[in-house]
Amino acid sequence: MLEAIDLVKRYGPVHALDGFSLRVSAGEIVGLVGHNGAGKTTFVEIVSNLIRPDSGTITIGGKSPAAARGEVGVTPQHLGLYPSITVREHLELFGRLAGLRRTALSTAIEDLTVALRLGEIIDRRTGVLSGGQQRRTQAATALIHRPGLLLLDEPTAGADLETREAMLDVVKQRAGEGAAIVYTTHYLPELTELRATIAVAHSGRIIARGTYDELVDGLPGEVRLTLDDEEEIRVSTTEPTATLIELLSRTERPVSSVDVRNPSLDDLYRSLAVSHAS
Ligand SMILES: Nc1ncnc2c1ncn2[C@@H]1O[C@H](COP(=O)(O)OP(=O)(O)OP(=O)(O)O)[C@@H](O)[C@H]1O
Repeated sequence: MLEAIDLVKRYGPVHALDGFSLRVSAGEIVGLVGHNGAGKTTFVEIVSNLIRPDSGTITIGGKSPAAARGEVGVTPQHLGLYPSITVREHLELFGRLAGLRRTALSTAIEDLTVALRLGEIIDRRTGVLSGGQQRRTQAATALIHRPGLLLLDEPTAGADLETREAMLDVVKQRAGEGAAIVYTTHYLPELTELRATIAVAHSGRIIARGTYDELVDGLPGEVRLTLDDEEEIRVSTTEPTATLIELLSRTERPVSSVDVRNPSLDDLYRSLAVSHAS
């Protein structure tokens, strides 16, 4: 569905993209992750036809981003809503712009009202909504016309639990219906919940691509023991349960708390930085 090959985008001396390649198939959710400044938003902007690459090729269902605009839904990182009109008016506006009319438009609004839990706020002006409610409204404007490609740029940033759950449910549902989805996040558990494959961006290119198991399983997490005198013991390990049992059996002093941390995105970035340095 989406095929980007060797994209380059420079801003003066900054290489925002430097040979960025990524393929996303219909029905696939790709978690696009990477440190701040890795090039994720620049890529989203190129796919959504807001900016052009200096070189490289990009196609969406075989078309250019300009020709495929109606088939793409985008939630930008920074919210862009009209504060003086209601949630329903937003959905009507974006639905009409995408070509939906009458029954098709009202059915799409009803479906999203349920899926994104908009019932209580549907007739309120967006300027008075909470941050999480505005995020759900923004997502609804991207989803209203059932696009074949969804670009979700940190759609749950700052969201509460209800918003996060609603968003993840609707993303899974749309992927199940065949949409190709690019989901940028700094939060790994969301990607495991979405059963997304992972693409790691670094310095304007994708440096690793695979399933969670291929990329993250096997990386060390951390076991932490706090003793009653508040001394802390931290051990990096790929076998947290066995390590925890061993530490507890060897410690003669009282233990006030234990903590087991699974591998994080930072652990993944660190291991990739090591493999790319060598
Ligand atoms: N319009 C612009 N003018 C100048 N530099 C830019 C512009 N847009 C992006 N950049 C630079 O390009 C690089 C990539 O930025 P981008 O926003 O794509 O990163 P990102 O991976 O989305 O980061 P974040 O996780 O912080 O959102 C950064 O160094 C950024 O400062």
